[in-house]
Amino acid sequence: MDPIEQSKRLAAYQAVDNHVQPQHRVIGIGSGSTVPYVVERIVQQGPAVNKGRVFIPTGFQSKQLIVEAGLGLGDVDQYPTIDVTLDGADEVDHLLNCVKGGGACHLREKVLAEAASTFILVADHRKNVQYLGTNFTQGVPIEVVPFAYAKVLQNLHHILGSPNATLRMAIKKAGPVVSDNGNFIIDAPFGREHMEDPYVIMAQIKMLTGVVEVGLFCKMAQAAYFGNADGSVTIRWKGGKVEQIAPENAST
Ligand SMILES: O=C(CO)[C@H](O)[C@H](O)COP(=O)(O)O
Repeated sequence: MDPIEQSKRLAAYQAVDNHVQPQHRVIGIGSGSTVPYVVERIVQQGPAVNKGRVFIPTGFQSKQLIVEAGLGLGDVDQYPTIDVTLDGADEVDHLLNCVKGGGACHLREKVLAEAASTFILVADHRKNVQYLGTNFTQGVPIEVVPFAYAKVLQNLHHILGSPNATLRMAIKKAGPVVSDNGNFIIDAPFGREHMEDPYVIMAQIKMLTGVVEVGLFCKMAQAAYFGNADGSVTIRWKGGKVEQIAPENAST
């Protein structure tokens, strides 16, 4: 298996083993390339424990994963309280702030993160950074209603200090990316001065008329799991504790 894929699987398996307990009935399933391993591990818990469970997706991809795995599908309007949500991230900082929305799913992801008693991030080691914007440089994903995108872009360029903010364009389709909610996505890079404490810029962006949601999740997660190249797992806990699981003790 490719080493990065292995790291993603390590993170996902460890997080599921630590946080998806038999008594959990309503489980949020996030988006991204690490999440298939989350579903894989949940399926390994067996049909008896999964029988009475409901899984809530954050978008088309996770809905497909749930359906293809034969798990029970639900929606957050039926289940506004979730036991645990597990999700990927584009980057996570040392305070558990993270950037999400590389896959344009961050509106639903934030709803499921807020609805969950426990919100857990899973990723490979490249996403474990001191400050956001270190490796993931394309910018903060911002979902906007199509009617307002030009005005939001202008405000980002001239007022909020992101002169290189751009509308995300689709690949294999002419025109912009359209989210699962029918909206456009802007990617807005910000400098270190904004990313050291991203809450302030997150709130300022959210105040722009036409913005639906910002892909900055500030201190929402209880823990972030990173699979490492040597087979170990790093767990960053809310509050600052960092735990290392040695390769021989990691979930496989
Ligand atoms: O926030 C997300 C989608 O909106 C994803 O969780 C994030 O983009 C990580 O994806 P990947 O694991 O494919 O890099």
